[in-house]
Amino acid sequence: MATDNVVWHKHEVNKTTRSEKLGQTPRVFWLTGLSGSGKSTLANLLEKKLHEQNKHTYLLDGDNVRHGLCGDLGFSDKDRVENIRRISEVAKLFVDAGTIVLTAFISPFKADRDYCRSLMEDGEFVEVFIDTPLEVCEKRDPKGLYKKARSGEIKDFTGIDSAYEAPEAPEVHLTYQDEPAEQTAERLYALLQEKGLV
Ligand SMILES: Nc1ncnc2c1ncn2[C@@H]1O[C@H](COP(=O)(O)OS(=O)(=O)O)[C@@H](OP(=O)(O)O)[C@H]1O
Ligand SMILES: Nc1ncnc2c1ncn2[C@@H]1O[C@H](COP(=O)(O)OP(=O)(O)O)[C@@H](O)[C@H]1O
Repeated sequence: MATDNVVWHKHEVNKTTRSEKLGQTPRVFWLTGLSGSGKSTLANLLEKKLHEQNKHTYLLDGDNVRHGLCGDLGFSDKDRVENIRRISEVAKLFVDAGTIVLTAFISPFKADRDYCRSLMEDGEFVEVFIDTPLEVCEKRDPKGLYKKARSGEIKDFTGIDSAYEAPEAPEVHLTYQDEPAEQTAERLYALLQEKGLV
């Protein structure tokens, strides 16, 4: 194995001391849902709200990460698995740094979301299902990608010719309502508050 001769170092400054200094409980709010479901928009609004409360946050966003860390990956099942594996490892590092992490990736496969959960301590991984129906996402089509997927210009598009495995027991299930994004963000915040997560 690649790690056979690599020894893990335990440092004195650690997650507990860093979190205490920051005055917060580090977690990952893992937003999952179809393209156009509202992940980026809602993660951005939630981060703004937490930031205003002097929380130390970091938003990992699909489109941005795919320009850098995962710039070599496409949208085959194998590449999506690797995409989420890398992001999960990065999220774990941020949590170790004491940060509240928000992620906005389609993350279509249950096993990959569960992998991220398995890297975290109990309660640190908060799965948030942005449950916006495909018809609504397709109507929104903010980047014109559904149109391209329907015409065959893009292959392996989630919800069209690539699978999306909906979460079975997410910590937060945000159902769709026809309302402005700000209102949905308020509903999301209230659900997190109810569970004592913010
Ligand atoms: N084939 C295909 N399927 C789905 N999405 C596609 C595809 N090609 C490009 N895009 C754009 O890439 C964004 C999804 O990237 P993710 O890293 O979140 O995807 S995944 O979690 O690895 O499945 C996604 O962003 P969001 O719309 O913000 O979800 C799209 O803009
Ligand atoms: N209630 C809502 N919640 C989130 N986004 C909404 C809502 N209503 C309309 N939208 C619009 O839908 C689009 C969602 O796109 P985006 O946030 O990029 O989704 P994703 O990151 O899941 O692909 C944006 O253009 C946003 O303004």
